[in-house]
Amino acid sequence: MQRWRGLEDIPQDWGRSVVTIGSYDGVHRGHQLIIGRAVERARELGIPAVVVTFDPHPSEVVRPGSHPPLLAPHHRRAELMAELGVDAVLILPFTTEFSKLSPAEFVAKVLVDKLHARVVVEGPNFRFGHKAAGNVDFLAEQGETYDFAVEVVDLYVSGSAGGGQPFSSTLTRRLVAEGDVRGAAEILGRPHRVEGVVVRGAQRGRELGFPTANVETLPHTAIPADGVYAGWLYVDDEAMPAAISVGTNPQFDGTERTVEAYAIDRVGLDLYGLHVAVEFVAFVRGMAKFESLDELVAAIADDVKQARELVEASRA
Ligand SMILES: Cc1cc2nc3c(=O)[nH]c(=O)nc-3n(C[C@H](O)[C@H](O)[C@H](O)COP(=O)(O)O)c2cc1C
Ligand SMILES: Nc1ncnc2c1ncn2[C@@H]1O[C@H](COP(=O)(O)OP(=O)(O)O)[C@@H](O)[C@H]1O
Repeated sequence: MQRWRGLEDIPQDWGRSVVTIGSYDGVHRGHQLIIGRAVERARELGIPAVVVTFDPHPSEVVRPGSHPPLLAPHHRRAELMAELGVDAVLILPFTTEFSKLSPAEFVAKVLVDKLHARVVVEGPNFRFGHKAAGNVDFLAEQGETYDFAVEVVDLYVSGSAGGGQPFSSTLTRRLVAEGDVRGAAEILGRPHRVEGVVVRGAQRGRELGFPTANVETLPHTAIPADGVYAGWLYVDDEAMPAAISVGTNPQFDGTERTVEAYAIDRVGLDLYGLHVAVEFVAFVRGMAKFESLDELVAAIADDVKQARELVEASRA
């Protein structure tokens, strides 16, 4: 899959393509339907499928300080898109100047001049251009002028977690923030993941009998509510069942929020400095401050037992 950072990176001789545009944060099941349809059309036509996405998130430029917590960083989104069969991802730096392009200018500059769009696939609520003034009807009109077709993919309505609402990144962020990682996974089609480098902590975990890899998450990461979770610690391609703690370690009157994962029953790992990922499968309990250290250790031992079972059950 080709990765382009800005319009200048698109090869001069790029031919016609099937295009879909969006923030696509999380590449959730609704996104998968739209992107999947774009790939399918591209295969039918024998031309490449291109996803156009933005960095930073458009809302940060429109309302500074409003960057939403991200469900997936760009490189992860690109990975997920590659798995869906996308041929190229164009990440457009979303500058103030860029945000001022009218819908018609956006169409001419990006879709027509650069990507030679033949088909544009979008969800029904797609908005684009200055003040989000462009919608799929306007896009279809432009398609008549510039000779591209517009296909609108109806989004599935999600199950219990969505309460009948369409799949959405906003809803997924809310579920993550509430600690409902199962609900989030239902929309994402896989567990929510955070990633980063393993940094040094208070070196206390080993003394408690449960060393934890402290993951320094990337800025704007959507971090689940404070609590204990069952999930996975990924090191390279190895997935290790894990008991995960998110919070400030109230037992030790900590102030800094950390994401820490104990890889169950693994001894002698040395993870410092490695880039790892943590996936959240199920909520176990909230963060607590116990009467004694012994009680904390007993609680962690019980969490680990539950986490082992929950991860095992999620595999079945
Ligand atoms: C499964 C699990 C549950 C935990 N539960 C709590 C808790 O309820 N309260 C708390 O203050 N810390 C909790 N912790 C975090 C530990 O306090 C923390 O991992 C320990 O202090 C080690 O920190 P360090 O990695 O900085 O050395 C938990 C950790 C794990 C792995
Ligand atoms: N089973 C394990 N799960 C997680 N980390 C482990 C494990 N075994 C060894 N480690 C190593 O121990 C470190 C965590 O030990 P800990 O005492 O909690 O120190 P710190 O406070 O620096 O996180 C991890 O960063 C990792 O390198």
